[in-house]
Amino acid sequence: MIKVAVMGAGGRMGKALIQAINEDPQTVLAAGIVEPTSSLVGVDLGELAGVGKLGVMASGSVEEALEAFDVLIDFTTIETTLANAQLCAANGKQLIVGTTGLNDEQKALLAAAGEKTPIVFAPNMSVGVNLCFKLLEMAAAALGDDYDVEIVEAHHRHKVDAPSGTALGMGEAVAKALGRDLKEVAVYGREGHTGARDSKTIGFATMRVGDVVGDHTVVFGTEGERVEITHKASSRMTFAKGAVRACKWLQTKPAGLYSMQDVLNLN
Ligand SMILES: NC(=O)C1=CN([C@@H]2O[C@H](COP(=O)(O)OP(=O)(O)OC[C@H]3O[C@@H](n4cnc5c(N)ncnc54)[C@H](OP(=O)(O)O)[C@@H]3O)[C@@H](O)[C@H]2O)C=CC1
Ligand SMILES: O=C(O)C1=N[C@H](C(=O)O)C[C@H](O)C1
Repeated sequence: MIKVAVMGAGGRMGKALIQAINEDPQTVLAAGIVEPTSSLVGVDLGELAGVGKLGVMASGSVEEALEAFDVLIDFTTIETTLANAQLCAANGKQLIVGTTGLNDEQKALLAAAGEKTPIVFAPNMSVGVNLCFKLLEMAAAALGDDYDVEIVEAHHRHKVDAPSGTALGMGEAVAKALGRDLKEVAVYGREGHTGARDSKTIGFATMRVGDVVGDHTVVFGTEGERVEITHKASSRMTFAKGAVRACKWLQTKPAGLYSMQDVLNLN
């Protein structure tokens, strides 16, 4: 059995992860960490996640839980994730990171930790989105420069980063297939007298509304037609199950920074 700990156990993804770990016959919930000042410290993690008592209580410190787990799953905040990457690297623990919004410097810190311990890092752990990344590469390569590219995403009202990590990943996949650098061609929203569209740009539009779990559409448009590739998540269990799949895949891997494309053999 793979002993798995969940960082941010009281969060939206934390609860889904507890459920997914509990449902998988190859994984066991070894620990769940909440903020040290949280009223959830000492609460049964199964009850917290709505799956009934599991007999594992929420801990206020990842250091305290260190001996209990083989792999830590972290869907939290950038600061917490980077601190955990260092901790896992120093203590030989495997790490799955779903946290989004990291800049290049922060990604480099994760890569440095990946030199010491196996890490899977992906902005979206659902199989469907990772298949879309592949479809997008094919579509961009086939359609080429004649088609404008726009990316639209919608998420729940609590989301703190924009555009989503997934939308940025989709933009990167398309830009790479078209031989462009996303940093040079990305346009994040439009307002006022913008002038006509620059054909090389990749536009992003973001919606934050209600309880949307995660919708992404990439539109390729030219005179006479549009091609749209859409993914809609209706439950966080799709991300949580992907993270558990990554845990199992990572067991036989040496130190390195891996993606969900690696896990799903889509590379
Ligand atoms: N890769 C993927 O497939 C997916 C990625 N995500 C990403 O995952 C991240 C989390 O999303 P979501 O679950 O919706 O966010 P939530 O805010 O619901 O959950 C984050 C949790 O982390 C906790 N937390 C943060 N720092 C610490 C710490 N130092 N110690 C203990 N607990 C801590 C927070 O506790 P508190 O509130 O008490 O501070 C909170 O409960 C986001 O970056 C999101 O974009 C989301 C879904 C899928
Ligand atoms: O914050 C979320 O909820 C999600 N975040 C990820 C992202 O930023 O792409 C993945 C998913 O869409 C849900």
